Amino acid sequence: MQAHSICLHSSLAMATASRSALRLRAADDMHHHLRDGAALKLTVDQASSQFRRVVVMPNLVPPVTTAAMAVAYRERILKHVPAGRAFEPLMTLYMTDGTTPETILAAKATGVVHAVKYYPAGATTNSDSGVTKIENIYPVLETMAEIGMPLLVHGEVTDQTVDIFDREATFIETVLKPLIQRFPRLKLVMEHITTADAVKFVSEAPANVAATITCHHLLYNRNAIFQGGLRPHKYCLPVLKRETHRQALLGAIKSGSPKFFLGTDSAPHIVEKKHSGCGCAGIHTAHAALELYAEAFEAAGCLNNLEKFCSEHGARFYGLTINEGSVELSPATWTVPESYAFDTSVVIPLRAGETIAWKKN
Ligand SMILES: NC(=O)N[C@@H](CC(=O)O)C(=O)O
Ligand SMILES: [Zn+2]
Ligand SMILES: [Zn+2]
Repeated sequence: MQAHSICLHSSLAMATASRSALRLRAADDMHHHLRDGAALKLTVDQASSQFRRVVVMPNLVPPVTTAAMAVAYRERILKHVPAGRAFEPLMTLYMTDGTTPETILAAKATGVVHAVKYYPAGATTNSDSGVTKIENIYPVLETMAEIGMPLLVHGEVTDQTVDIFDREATFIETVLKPLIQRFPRLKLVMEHITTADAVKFVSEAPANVAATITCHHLLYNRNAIFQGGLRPHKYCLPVLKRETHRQALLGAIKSGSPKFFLGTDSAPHIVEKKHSGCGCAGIHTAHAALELYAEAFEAAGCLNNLEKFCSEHGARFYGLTINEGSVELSPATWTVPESYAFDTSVVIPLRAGETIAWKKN
């Protein structure tokens, strides 16, 4: 008994001692959904509180398909940045079958478009205008490889006969492997990876192939979707996978490889679209993104890798300067609000009504 309690006491003391405040270089989120219109009030406030820069996803309705649309969207975003906050939205274009090399060159010329997003048509939220066959965009990819514009990929096949848990692995084999053979210099980011297959593919690929990893895929496996009942706020695409895949993602962050960097995929939907007979995919994490990553890295025993993952790997891959300034997280437990006012209603954030073990100062 005595030995047991001493052991417990000393491990608690160690845990407390290791939980000092974390100071990180100002961070970047390489995959973020800010949405548009009234939604910008919440999303821009939260994103700019957590991050210095975010890569803004273009899956609006209608999608952001031209340089002019990206420039106009950026202006709408900037109007919502709270006074005194440094925040830079890194804009993206939405690739369609109609995108041309000229579209890409015009986007590059704006200086504010940093990447092009490839959604297989029908793969996820607002992807109906996406690419129907990768061959359709070969000339565009040629231009992108030439000018160093990254292609961001939602990596899932849309074939409904393929099991939903296998769609990422199948996409790697049928689309990505041939693609990097054909365009060996193309900068490619496999977005929000969820499987051991993706970790292996990206790790073994050349340096121009990288991946973002979300905090929710680091923290949860697919059991979370069904814990005590159906949990719509744990439903996103690609869907959470089994524990062995989550462990592979943890292996990626533990490795410290510069190929893996922060991309929250914070994807808010009004509560009515989540609590529905056919609920939307997307998890909102922008209220506590850095805190959730800190939890995941702490649990994996690799907090020393957190700063590079949040603030350096992504910027280097995109060819951006590293941010000045810093952000501090305290080892303080707080309770997440049940909801935030969002768009025409509210959004239920990840961990609503539950606690998080880190707090941004
Ligand atoms: N991740 C999601 O589940 N949803 C995203 C789209 C996406 O990133 O695939 C959304 O826009 O809601
Ligand atoms: Zn996606
Ligand atoms: Zn996304």
